[in-house]
Amino acid sequence: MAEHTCSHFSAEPGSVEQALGALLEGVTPLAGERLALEQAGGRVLADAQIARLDVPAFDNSAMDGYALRAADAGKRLPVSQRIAAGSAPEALLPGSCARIFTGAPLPPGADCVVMQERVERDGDHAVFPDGLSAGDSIRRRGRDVAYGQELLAAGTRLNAAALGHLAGQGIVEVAVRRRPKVALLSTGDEVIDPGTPLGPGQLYNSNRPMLTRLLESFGAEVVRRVNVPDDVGQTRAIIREAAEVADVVVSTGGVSVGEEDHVKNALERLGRLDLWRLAIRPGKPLALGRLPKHGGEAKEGGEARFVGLPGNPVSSFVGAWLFLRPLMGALTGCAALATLPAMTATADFATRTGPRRHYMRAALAFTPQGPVATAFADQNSGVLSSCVDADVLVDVPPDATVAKGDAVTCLWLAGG
Ligand SMILES: Nc1nc2c(c(=O)[nH]1)N[C@H]1C(S)=C(S)[C@@H](COP(=O)(O)OP(=O)(O)OC[C@H]3O[C@@H](n4cnc5c(N)ncnc54)[C@H](O)[C@@H]3O)O[C@H]1N2
Ligand code: MOO
Repeated sequence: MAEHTCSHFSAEPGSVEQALGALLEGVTPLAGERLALEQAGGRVLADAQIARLDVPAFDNSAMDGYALRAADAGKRLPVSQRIAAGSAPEALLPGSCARIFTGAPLPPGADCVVMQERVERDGDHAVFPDGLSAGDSIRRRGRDVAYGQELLAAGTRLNAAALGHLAGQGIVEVAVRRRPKVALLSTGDEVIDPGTPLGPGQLYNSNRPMLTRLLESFGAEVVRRVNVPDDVGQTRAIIREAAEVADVVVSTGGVSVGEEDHVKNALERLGRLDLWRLAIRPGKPLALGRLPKHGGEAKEGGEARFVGLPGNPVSSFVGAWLFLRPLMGALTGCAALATLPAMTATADFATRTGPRRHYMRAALAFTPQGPVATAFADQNSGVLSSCVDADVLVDVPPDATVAKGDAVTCLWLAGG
């Protein structure tokens, strides 16, 4: 019987939790780099951002109308000044009002604004309705952001609103995590690139564009794409070289038990196999490990992580969501990528699982009775059409029975 010295390695298929433990163990966020705000969309903040300004920076009008004292409600008042946005007002003369526009600073002395539709203008005067309160239609200084508060936490992924929030502070440059560099290796003599006519037994590479897109959406940069022939020496050489230029080496195929499955063997020879085979469907033969770096561009950490996804496109797709997403989260310090958002839905299908936890691809419908998950009829790991319209993975435990109408846990495939 074969003996394995690595403590993480077990002859029995592992759990997702064990795999994540092995994969993320010792992973620390990559170095930061400074980027202009225009280039920083989708990137992860390396440091917390502290507000250097109140926003708004001054009390201002929320309406086009008139500024006055609420105590003068119901009166006819002279219009003593006109305040446009971007101008500096004078103090409001007692017993008068000021013409004011949205965003313009409130004059000292005024305590409310009335929108012009509620005001009757009479030459140089304006007639106000009753029942005004101090604070009406005023946007107070610091209502959105107060000076000194944490504006955005380290690890925030910069979405559109976060970029606007930073710009609102006058920030032009931020420190963000470097994007994890990924080498994407496609194994299998039968797998060819689109653009070449198909020969007998061949198929086009579906995994490469799919995984490139997923990896990019998880914040990574795919720096190398290589076809790996079913040859032990070339598999080893290509993996070894990939580890020099990448933080993460991802392969597809060649991790099962056939004679042409060289990936696991190469990993054992070149580095360390942390875990092989998981009790999940799809994705059983997944292999995780580490590869030493001997030199080259990306030496951070001294080793590259290795994720060997099964070749079946559905297995690759599910493996990417379950493992590559949290790995990119750990490498960029982005906690939001660590777990898939989970929700409960009503199953519109029935199933029974065996010893493997089943991640079923399903579409989610929002009904007045709550969300309903409809699993695609053919859940085979070669049937990629089951992923195209999938909103969620239904997480069905091993040895379970699901009947139509049961509550099931769904993992949301957000932003893929
Ligand atoms: N005797 C056993 N055979 C298999 C087992 C097993 O336990 N015992 N497990 C099966 C399961 S489950 C899976 S999943 C597959 C995964 O095997 P590999 O990761 O070694 O993948 P390959 O054999 O290389 O390819 C599987 C399948 O996917 C196609 N493929 C590969 N790469 C691509 C690509 N880039 N784009 C599109 N399609 C791709 C390939 O042609 C094969 O059809 O093993 C089972 N076998
Ligand atoms: O584990 Mo495989 O991915 O079921 O087909």
